[in-house]
Amino acid sequence: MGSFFSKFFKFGSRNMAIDLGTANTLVYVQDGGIVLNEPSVVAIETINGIKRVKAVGDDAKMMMGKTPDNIEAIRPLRDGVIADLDVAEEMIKHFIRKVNGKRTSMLSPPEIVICVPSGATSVEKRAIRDAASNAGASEVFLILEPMAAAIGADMPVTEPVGSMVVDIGGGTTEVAVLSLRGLAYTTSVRTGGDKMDESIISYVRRHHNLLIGDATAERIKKDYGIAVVPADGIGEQVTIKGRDLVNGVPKEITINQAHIAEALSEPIAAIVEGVRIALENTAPELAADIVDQGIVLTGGGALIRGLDEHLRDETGLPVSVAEDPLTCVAMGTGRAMEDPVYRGVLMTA
Ligand SMILES: Nc1ncnc2c1ncn2[C@@H]1O[C@H](COP(=O)(O)OP(=O)(O)OP(=O)(O)O)[C@@H](O)[C@H]1O
Repeated sequence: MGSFFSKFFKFGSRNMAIDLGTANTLVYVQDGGIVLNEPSVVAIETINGIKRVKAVGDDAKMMMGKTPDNIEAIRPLRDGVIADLDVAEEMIKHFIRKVNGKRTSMLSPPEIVICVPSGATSVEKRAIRDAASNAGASEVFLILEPMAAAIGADMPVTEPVGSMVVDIGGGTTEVAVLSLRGLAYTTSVRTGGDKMDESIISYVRRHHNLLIGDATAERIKKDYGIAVVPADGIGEQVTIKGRDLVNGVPKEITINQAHIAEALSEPIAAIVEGVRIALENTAPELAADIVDQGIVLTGGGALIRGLDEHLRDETGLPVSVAEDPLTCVAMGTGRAMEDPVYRGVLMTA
């Protein structure tokens, strides 16, 4: 096939919606749903001073913390915004190519809808737009992340009814009150899954002189993470392996879920505080709606055990976890792209 066909027989490529997350990137294609879900990680190899992409996504995440000196595993997004634009662009390009497969050179460029944190500055929004354009989009639309999360969680965002979404991602927690296709109030807390991992790392260092890596901390959080001390005061036992800080040798310790609740207490308190501030700043009519509608939790952090109950106790409001919290933003971004009912929520700048 080659260049003749690619030049004269361009097929329309399917438009894409991208949830460019701090922790994971998901791609939703028009009429096809979510077709890619990989960690937002790029491994860069340096040979004779020249840098090149060695691996992206799943392959790159497996290398994190285990790379030789000349390979660096980078997360191009930090705190929900692009920290390394060039690497982010390479990552988006790679994922678009992966979705289009071998047909990439024969396809006309897609339109891309990409979500941005509600707290992103205009410079950050432009950086995200540019990364998507340079990665091959014909046109780029933006959608605010809490709006996408709420659409993905089937919340009544187009109606004159106030509802609250709390999207707990890797880098940020976005708290928003939505009504009539708009964000009536929004606040972004720079606390999410990453801070929870850091808290577990510092807890075991402080209490057990044990150094553990990010991947180990994340695994402990996913398998045993809990928002409040378990009813029996102990919960499950957790075995953790790492390096002893005193004598430098590998070591194994055992803690329990109550200790993990203690380790996570600070980031969880920051999330509760963000919700409290949002509630205090919500107009009375919308606040009255939230009493009926309740609060919906989305994002990977919503999967911490007991977080919904803890928020219910702290706010006195009904709190529920979305059906599939990890895919809500991608699903909502995709629906906003496909369904004209949501067109008003897309932005061009
Ligand atoms: N079962 C689980 N329990 C606790 N945390 C989890 C679980 N599964 C995933 N996570 C955490 O959720 C976070 C990723 O969530 P998500 O994919 O919603 O974030 P993101 O969209 O990439 O980040 P951001 O919204 O900040 O850009 C990670 O910190 C991950 O460790």
